[in-house]
Amino acid sequence: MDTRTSSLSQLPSRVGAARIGIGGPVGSGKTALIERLIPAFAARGVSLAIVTNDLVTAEDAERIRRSGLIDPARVAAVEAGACPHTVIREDPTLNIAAADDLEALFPDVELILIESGGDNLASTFSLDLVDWWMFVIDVAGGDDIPRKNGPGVLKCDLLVVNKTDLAPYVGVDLAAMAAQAATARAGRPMALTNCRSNDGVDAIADRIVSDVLFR
Ligand SMILES: Nc1nc2c(ncn2[C@@H]2O[C@H](COP(=O)(O)OP(=O)(O)OP(=O)(O)O)[C@@H](O)[C@H]2O)c(=O)[nH]1
Repeated sequence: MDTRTSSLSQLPSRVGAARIGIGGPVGSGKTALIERLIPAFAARGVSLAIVTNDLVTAEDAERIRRSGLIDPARVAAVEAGACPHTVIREDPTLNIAAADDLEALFPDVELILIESGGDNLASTFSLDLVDWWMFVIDVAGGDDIPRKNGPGVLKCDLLVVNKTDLAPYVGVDLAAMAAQAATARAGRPMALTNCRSNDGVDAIADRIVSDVLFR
């Protein structure tokens, strides 16, 4: 298991597009967040490509290709075949190859988003694959998730708590959930999002542009 922390000072010497991981439990809104981030990065002049991971289909990639938000050729699909975290942590070769291929096809690409298949709270990304990664959980998954101290929640560079619009319907005190997440992460960055209304998405794009692309 890769236990390194993702301090930008420890980045590998690979030249090319920055690679960003997006992990999190099944259905937390990883693809929805990507669909919101695509126009946000376009508005910031960032040249983007995307790699998706699904178990045995290319469903997420097809959804993004059909969205009309991005040139479909800039979206690659990796079929993990089995445990999703195997291909983002233990052996990320397939994902590295997919990202390399996109960079070769589109030499102007500055940023590659790599979406993991839905996984459990223990999933983390190898820093051989990504330079920086987000972990997306959602309000409807339960306000106790931050308290469970899963490695995904603790180790990511940015914790995203999505579906804030659902808090009143699932009996979640959003302020308390956010406070517990901040405590679990010892104050490291966190974002609250509603991908239905786009709330919180621009702040994530701004953070990535400044913290990862150094612009
Ligand atoms: N109400 C609400 N629904 C959301 C939000 N974000 C995503 N959803 C819905 O949640 C469901 C799952 O979203 P996805 O983007 O497919 O989630 P995912 O994490 O990519 O799912 P997997 O790839 O299957 O793990 C969809 O029905 C989305 O429309 C949000 O902020 N609010």
